[in-house]
Amino acid sequence: RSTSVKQSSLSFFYVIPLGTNGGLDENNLSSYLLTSINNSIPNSAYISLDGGTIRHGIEIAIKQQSLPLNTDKEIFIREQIKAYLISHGHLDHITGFLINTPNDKSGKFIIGLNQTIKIIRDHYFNNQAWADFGSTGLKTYDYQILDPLSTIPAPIVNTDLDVRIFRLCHTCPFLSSAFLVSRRNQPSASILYLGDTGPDDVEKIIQVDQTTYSPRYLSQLWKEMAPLVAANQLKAIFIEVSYPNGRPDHLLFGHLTPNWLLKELNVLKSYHSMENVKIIVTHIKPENGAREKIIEQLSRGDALHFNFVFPQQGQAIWL
Ligand SMILES: Nc1ncnc2c1ncn2[C@@H]1O[C@@H]2COP(=O)(O)O[C@H]2[C@H]1O
Repeated sequence: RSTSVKQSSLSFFYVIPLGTNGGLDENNLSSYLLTSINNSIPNSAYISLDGGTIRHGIEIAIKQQSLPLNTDKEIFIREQIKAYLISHGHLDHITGFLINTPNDKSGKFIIGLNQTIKIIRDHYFNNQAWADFGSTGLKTYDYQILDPLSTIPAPIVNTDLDVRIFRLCHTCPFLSSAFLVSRRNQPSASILYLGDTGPDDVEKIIQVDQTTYSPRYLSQLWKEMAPLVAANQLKAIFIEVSYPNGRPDHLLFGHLTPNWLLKELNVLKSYHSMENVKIIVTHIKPENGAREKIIEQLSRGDALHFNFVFPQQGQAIWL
């Protein structure tokens, strides 16, 4: 069973995975370029969803002809990546971006939750871990802090895309986030990109009186996505599966397995059939045949209700 992600005249978005793994391999860490498609042609203005691996991913994308063979990667990074949307502050989601900052063009936004921007500002752009390329220093970048409680999409400057943000738990109470990216022009369409997240049933805050409280951010997110699925507007969900089944809950470190993913996706499916939404599986930890096991575990039983896509570095996805 395979889900087509090839060029189609019905495509709305063009995605180039610059990095697809959930750690360990520094050449292939979470990062997805996204642009809109008009008249079957990808727009030249991209955003980067997370920034784990940038330059090496672009080299692979050029070799795979997902970008034109004559693309100059320096110019591409400077001119065609218009904004960095960072889901959380962990290094595997941001190193490629950070390493390329000295040569970047000014006027771009780093977009995320207040908590994520604070990590970038205080722990990376602090003139100790790295030079301050942010708005308090060299001003290459501005910060665009998004409010997770706002329902109004915010424009991404220099693109035809808008974005909303949602909170996720990645080892409670540490926050990660999801981005709902929508085309501003007609016809409208959206994709949902989730950073690292644990399952609602596992992510709990232990309170001072030792009772536990569960924020259940995924269940809130699925409720918000249901109308978009019903309207056939949500084209894809990028969501993590870090480990194969069998990983004990106390060693999940804020991540999903195939069974936990299916449990979460079944909540969304309880609102509406998911046959028109591609589920793009991100952040597999590259160890012990995990990728093969996860693909196998998402190819039977309940998984048959969903269209899973396993992205490869540099290979374009048409959505
Ligand atoms: N308590 C822990 N013990 C060992 N490894 C951990 C622990 N917490 C987090 N990690 C690892 O640190 C990584 C940080 O990035 P990730 O969340 O992708 O995955 C995490 C795990 O691989």
